[in-house]
Amino acid sequence: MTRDELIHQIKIKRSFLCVGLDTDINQIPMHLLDHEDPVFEFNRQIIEATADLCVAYKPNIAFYESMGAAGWESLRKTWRILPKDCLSIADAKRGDIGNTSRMYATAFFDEQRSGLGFDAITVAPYMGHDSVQPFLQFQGKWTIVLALTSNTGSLDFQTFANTEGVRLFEQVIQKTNTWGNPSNLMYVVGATRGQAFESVRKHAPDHFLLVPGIGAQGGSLQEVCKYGMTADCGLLVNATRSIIYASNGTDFAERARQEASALQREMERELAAKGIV
Ligand SMILES: O=c1ccn([C@@H]2O[C@H](COP(=O)(O)O)[C@@H](O)[C@H]2O)c(=O)[nH]1
Repeated sequence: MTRDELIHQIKIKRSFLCVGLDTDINQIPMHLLDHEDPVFEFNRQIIEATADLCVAYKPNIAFYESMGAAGWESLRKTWRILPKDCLSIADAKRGDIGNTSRMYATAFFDEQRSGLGFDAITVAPYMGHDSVQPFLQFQGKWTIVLALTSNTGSLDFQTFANTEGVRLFEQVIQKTNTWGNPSNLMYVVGATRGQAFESVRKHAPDHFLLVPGIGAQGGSLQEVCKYGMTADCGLLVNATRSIIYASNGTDFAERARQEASALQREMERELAAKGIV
């Protein structure tokens, strides 16, 4: 999905919601366990219930890898049913020396070879340019670099400044900016980091930001929009547990829809306030 197509979807759906698919067999409703592939069945019903309210889906790969071969199969089946009008994001947080990164990129981008053809992948930038470039070399795909994450541990390294007062997450954005462009590169910035969005926008005025951390982690959508929204929206705000685990009863899909719908309405207000819709 191109940048223009993504912006178009945001405008027609009046939403910049990304629904996380962190599907844990121990947390899904009991009645689904009778299905041949309970994880896939859960995802299928969540997707069906939320597809018109969001513009992206983000399975976190750890939840599938942890199940071995069966988990990869659930992931592949899930990827195949993701709506074509939604950006598909593999939250895999990969990155290694160049030839290994190329294999990671192949695993998530090259459908012919791996059976998975995600639109985007999250990448850890710690190993530098040769670890990120193999992802950027895939035409028509997005690389989403971790900049300032939502967890408390992000304060251990990411906010430390060099002798010129530039913090590590700012250095990451400054440097990686030269490797890609706003049509193939996004950044992860946690919703729990509020005003840091002002600084992120100084270094990345046009890039889309993937923003986890609202809902279960307590980040504020209003604050994210106040400091991070651009004339093109420029945000994909993720919520996972608050949507997919809103209920663990037979009404789980309906409750997921209600939660997604409440966020979509809030997003529509923010988009309208900025004159985007
Ligand atoms: O900084 C980051 C980067 C990634 N994540 C991931 O996003 C979702 C958040 O789930 P919630 O249930 O909405 O908290 C999850 O997959 C994380 O691994 C993040 O939270 N923060």
